[in-house]
Amino acid sequence: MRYVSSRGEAPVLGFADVLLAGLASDGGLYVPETWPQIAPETIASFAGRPYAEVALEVLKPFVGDEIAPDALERMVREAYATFRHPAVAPLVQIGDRHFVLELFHGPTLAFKDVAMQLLARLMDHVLAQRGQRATVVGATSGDTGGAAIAAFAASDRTDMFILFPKGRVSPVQQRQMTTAGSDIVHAVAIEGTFDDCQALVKAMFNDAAFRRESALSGVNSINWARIMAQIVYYFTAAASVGAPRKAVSFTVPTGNFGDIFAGFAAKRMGLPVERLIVATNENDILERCLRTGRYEMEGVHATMSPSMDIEISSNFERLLFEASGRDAGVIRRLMDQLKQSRAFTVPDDILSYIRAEFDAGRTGEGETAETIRDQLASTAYLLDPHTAVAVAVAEKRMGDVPMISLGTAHPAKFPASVKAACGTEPPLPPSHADLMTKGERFDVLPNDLDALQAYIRERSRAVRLGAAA
Ligand SMILES: Cc1ncc(COP(=O)(O)O)c(C=O)c1O
Ligand SMILES: N[C@@H](CCOP(=O)(O)O)C(=O)O
Repeated sequence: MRYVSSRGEAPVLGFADVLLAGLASDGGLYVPETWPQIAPETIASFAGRPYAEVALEVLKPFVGDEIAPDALERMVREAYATFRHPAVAPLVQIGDRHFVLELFHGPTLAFKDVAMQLLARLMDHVLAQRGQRATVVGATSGDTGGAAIAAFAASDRTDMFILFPKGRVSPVQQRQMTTAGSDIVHAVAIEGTFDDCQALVKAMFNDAAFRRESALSGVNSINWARIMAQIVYYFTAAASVGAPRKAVSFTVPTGNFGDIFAGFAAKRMGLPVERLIVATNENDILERCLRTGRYEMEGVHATMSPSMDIEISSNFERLLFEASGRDAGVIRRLMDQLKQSRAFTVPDDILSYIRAEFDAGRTGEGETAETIRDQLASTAYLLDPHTAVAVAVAEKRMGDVPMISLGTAHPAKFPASVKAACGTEPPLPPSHADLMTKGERFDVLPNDLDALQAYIRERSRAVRLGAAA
């Protein structure tokens, strides 16, 4: 499989290079040259099969022959053996035709573990094969950071720098990043928002000299391998409620658009998905864009679902690329406009394509809290605030087919908001027993590229020792 950039001016790469590249050198995002197809009988066979087996089947065409089949199989099995639930991503029925896909049974209690546990193994494998090391960077609104730190903890090929918005993540999320106690992991609180953190990461990738000097790699969903791993659970979930005989709809709590883009990819690969529904909190730029055709930044609000407090939704670029018939010129123009004027208008033909595939809804803070309260009262099921956003939006869009809302985090990551909503404080699982008492270590930096690059230069072994091991 070869991968092309959404901005059309970066080299076409194979899987291993895309994995290490993160962002394309033209600032675009890599997508597969073609969408592999999964036959209906294969989809039917996924029902009830072990998650790792299905993952192998779905991932193989994306990886191609760049990683030996036995090595890929070992990494996939190891990655999903870290999950506490034997099904890895179980479905729980919460209504007549409404299910929650629980994606939070991994080491850091959020859906990011599903992809990150595999990504870390794949990166280490490729770096070892090439005799290289890398400086791995990531921006987080709370969950990507903890998941990345847990997944890369044992890596001896990488140094990791995770940027989080100071004071805008939950205490559990922060401690998952700041208590790793590892010299190769650097948690950095940036004086700014998640969008500022993400902009810093992209600016480092767009600085060719720094990128080369530090052998930069990325763990955000700008990295194709993240999306690739997230495609798998759309297949397992749909197959367990009757696909491909029956179609299914998904509602996805959305911020950076990576998770829902993985659902779109599953559909392009042959999964019968009726609707993909974007659910946003008060940071509703995507809902407004689908309704009005205008992508317009207004400033980020802090909400009880902080991981979705995002305005620059990176993977929307991948969707625009697909919806434009892969017209990289259009994408370059729209992304330039966004940079210049913090807004762009989606051309009519692209908007029609998107509206044919996606719906969108938003929930305010009151409605999110009410959804947590009502769900607990009616079914004794406790939602985290992100999942509650999806459930609230989904409930208004139930059709004839099963609706699967993605459960992206464990409620115990947000105990204060959940308790305020319903009076019940969810306890952390035993794996996290000492999290709130461990010593924290992190640095605070201004929202400033030079300061950040100086910080990384000083601490990254890839810079100090050279990228080649
Ligand atoms: C708990 C949770 N839910 C939903 C989202 C939104 O997912 P995405 O950014 O892939 O749209 C995030 C962050 O990415 C998250 O951490
Ligand atoms: N919500 C995310 C933001 C980053 O998203 P990613 O999927 O692009 O890594 C987080 O929790 O960090």
